[in-house]
Amino acid sequence: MIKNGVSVSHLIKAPFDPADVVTTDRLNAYMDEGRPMLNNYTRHAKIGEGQHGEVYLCYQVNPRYPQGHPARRVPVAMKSVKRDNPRAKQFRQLRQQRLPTSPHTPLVDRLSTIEAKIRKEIAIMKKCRHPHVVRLYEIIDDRSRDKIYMVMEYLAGGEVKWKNENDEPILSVGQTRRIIRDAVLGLEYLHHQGIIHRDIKPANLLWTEDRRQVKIADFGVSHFSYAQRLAAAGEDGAVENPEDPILLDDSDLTRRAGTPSFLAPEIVFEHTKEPSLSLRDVPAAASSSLAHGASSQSVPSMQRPPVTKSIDIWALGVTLYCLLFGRTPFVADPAAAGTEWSLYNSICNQDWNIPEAMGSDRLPTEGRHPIGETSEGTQVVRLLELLLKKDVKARITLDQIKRHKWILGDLAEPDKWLQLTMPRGKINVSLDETSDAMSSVHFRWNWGVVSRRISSLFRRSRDHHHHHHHQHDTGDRGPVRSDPHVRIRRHQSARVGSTPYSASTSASASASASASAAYTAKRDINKGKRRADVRALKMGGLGASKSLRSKSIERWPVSGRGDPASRSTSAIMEAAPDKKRRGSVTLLVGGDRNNRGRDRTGRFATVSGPSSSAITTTTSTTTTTTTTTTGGAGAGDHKPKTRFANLFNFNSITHWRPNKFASSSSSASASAGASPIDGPSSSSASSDRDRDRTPGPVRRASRRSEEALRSHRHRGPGPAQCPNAPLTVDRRASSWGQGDQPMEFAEAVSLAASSSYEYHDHEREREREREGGPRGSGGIYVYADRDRDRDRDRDRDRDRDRERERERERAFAPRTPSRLSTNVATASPTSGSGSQGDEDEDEDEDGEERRRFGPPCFDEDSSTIASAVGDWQNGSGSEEDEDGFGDEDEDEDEDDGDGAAESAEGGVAEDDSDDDDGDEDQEENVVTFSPRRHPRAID
Ligand SMILES: Nc1ncnc2c1ncn2[C@@H]1O[C@H](COP(=O)(O)OP(=O)(O)OP(=O)(O)O)[C@@H](O)[C@H]1O
Repeated sequence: MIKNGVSVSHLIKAPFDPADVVTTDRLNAYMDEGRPMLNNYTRHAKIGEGQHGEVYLCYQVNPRYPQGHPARRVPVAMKSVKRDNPRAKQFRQLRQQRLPTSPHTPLVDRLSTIEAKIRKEIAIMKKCRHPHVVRLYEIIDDRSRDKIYMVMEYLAGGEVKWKNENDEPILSVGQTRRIIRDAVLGLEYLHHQGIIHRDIKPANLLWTEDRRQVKIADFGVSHFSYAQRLAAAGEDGAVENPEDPILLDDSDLTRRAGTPSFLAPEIVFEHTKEPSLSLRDVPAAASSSLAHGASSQSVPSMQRPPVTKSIDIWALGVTLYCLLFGRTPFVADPAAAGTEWSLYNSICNQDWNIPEAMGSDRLPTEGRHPIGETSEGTQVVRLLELLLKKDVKARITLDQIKRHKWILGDLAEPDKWLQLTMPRGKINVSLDETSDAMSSVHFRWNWGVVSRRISSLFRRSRDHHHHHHHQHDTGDRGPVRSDPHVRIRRHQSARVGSTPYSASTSASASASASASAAYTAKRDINKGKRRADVRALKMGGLGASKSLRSKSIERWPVSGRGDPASRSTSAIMEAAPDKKRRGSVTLLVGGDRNNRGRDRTGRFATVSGPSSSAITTTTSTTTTTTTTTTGGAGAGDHKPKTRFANLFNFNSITHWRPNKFASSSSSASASAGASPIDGPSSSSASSDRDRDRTPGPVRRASRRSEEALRSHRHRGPGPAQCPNAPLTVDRRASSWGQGDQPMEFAEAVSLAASSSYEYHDHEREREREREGGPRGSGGIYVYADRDRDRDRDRDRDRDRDRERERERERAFAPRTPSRLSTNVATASPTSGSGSQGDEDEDEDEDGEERRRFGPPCFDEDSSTIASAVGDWQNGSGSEEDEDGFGDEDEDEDEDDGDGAAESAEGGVAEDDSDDDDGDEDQEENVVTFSPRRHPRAID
């Protein structure tokens, strides 16, 4: 009956989770032996601090392994971000001042922008699984806590540092090349997935501990474009025209996000005061195509060039320049009144120049406009020229970069490298993947509301059901997901509604209208604040160019065409992420609330008991159940409402999950539990001492995290963690500089199979090398022994073909909801080993496939929606400030495990309650760590 109530089981089709990210909706924070524990993670030193959060080195404790086993303690990076922010508080204050509110207030108004931001970051990271992209393993999202935690692969080598105190380059040209090559591969993968990173810079490239490779990190401002994904998924070479409006909906992209010195001209286009170089250095025909329509051509400089994934390529060019020369190519005029504006003007209108030598090895560059093509310096300058093309259409593509002479310069077998790294095959884009990255949120139901909604729920469900079937029968899966053209149209119509969040549904058209009105009203009010910000900005200036070089700016733009300065202040209302509110929502219910899984480490699992059912409610078109649902939650005295809830045994409702979890949760859990082991453990080797062996200049360029780690010594087992380990091929081959000759860099396999790269297994690779196998380069394993090479290639091709075939079959195979695992088993040490015991037949195969990333899934911000619903269901605003990590100002650098201090600091009370939700004001709870609450968690 429950299933019939929504009757959309045919939409559950995501065959497996490409990234195996576990979402845990319970957080247990406590002290254990003087050290803070969060679920099964022990917290150690703080390794970084970003704009909104902190990153800690943590160890995942896997009690199933005996003491001393390498897998018992697996290092991970845990980023914690506070949900709330000052601006969210301003909102609350505004609401308290009788700001017009509506039960259909747009979702974003109800979420802090930071929360929206991190949810977007999470949704994007969930898609990523590639050797050159930092992996996300787990989200701990307990709505009763004031922070969200992201458990990530730990990159012990830290940020790529590129200059010393004297602004001289510290990396050799060879190292730079390998870094860039890694970044290119990571970027290529991201773009293929429809993700534009938007903040490529050296600081967002993190070294593995052995410094054999770098990985792209920090997706805080990344953009996901479904249209681009479709484009990438098309036939080879198809739809490469960045101007095509189908390709990118740049409403989000044109927002100035990223780091000023790395911003592409098309992003800071408004800052040009004269016809930009882009229009001068481009042939007439091309330049005219920058503008649309005759009137546009008459004032070409006023037209914003298309903003595409090419902004990442520009940023890569700036990165290359930085690594080679120890400074950025474009700088603000110190004499200029507005530093930021001056920088942007330089980016848009000025050429760059270069010193005479590049790299720490000081290779000659032969000047800005060299003659000939033979020398390395010349090649590099030529590449820079192509990367830093102000005209986006003339800018080099990633594929071309990979084929560039200099990039291939040190590879013994460039063709093989190209072949192995080619993202081949068509991505299988499931049109119903919208919900797939939805965060798991547990509900606390309000019974009164729930019962009131029952009848309307069924009514709506019936309608919806009918509608849906109609769509399905006609084979029309709906405009949003099946056809990018239509999607754009939908989006445009949403804009007409004066709110970017009015991508609403037929079912909630009126809701949307009022949401629109509320949104507009709030925005107007907020403008006052923004103007004040602008004034302050004008008075205070924009800071030194140093900060412009390094700091990511607040990433949300200001719309309109005000003066340049005004754009540097972000409007909260416009700060929201993309607002596609469509897709399906899966609600998991368990037969017994108490049956919620809890694994042996004491961590609560996300999924409820084995009797759980997965029910997906969805719309097949622009109709958005989530929008309707979220829109229905009142900002005033309205209590949260969701029609999904009413379908079930309310006692058992615990949380939402994406339908993909419903179909594969148990094995996903198993492999996800193990995934941190695969990743970080292989590169987890401690190596403060190893690091000390690195050449002088590099050592000086320690990052904050390394400083923080100085007092922290890994003592874990494992060959790579042995400080006395001999200088291995790996280490010799590291981009860090030793043995810095061609063919002297060992690396990972990152196979580009159809719709997937194979996740690199460092250990396997090391074994091969120990066996005397040949070495790879730039993150790609390339065999030197041609015979063996051929044999292995043949085997691999065969395997890959088989795998590809299987994936193709599975990608579109209809799938019924599987039973759910009781146990998310995040601490499971086995990789996809099917240790759950109650898996589907398919799941063994899934386990195998899960080691690769599968067809990408599309979700945009569905997680935000889900979370918001959960928030309302929680009665919202009564978030406790419990936090196992304590607060920002706690001093963790010395890794002193001072839990008592943390407890005290973590308890700084703030009035965070949301009056609009009709809740009582509550002081946030003081965290109390009870040392023995879970004594068995460690041992
Ligand atoms: N997975 C990781 N492994 C190791 N260090 C990390 C990891 N992720 C982040 N860091 C470090 O933590 C610091 C903060 O990272 P974070 O991603 O939070 O920065 P951010 O908030 O995006 O900051 P920014 O303002 O530069 O964008 C960085 O300096 C980075 O070096």
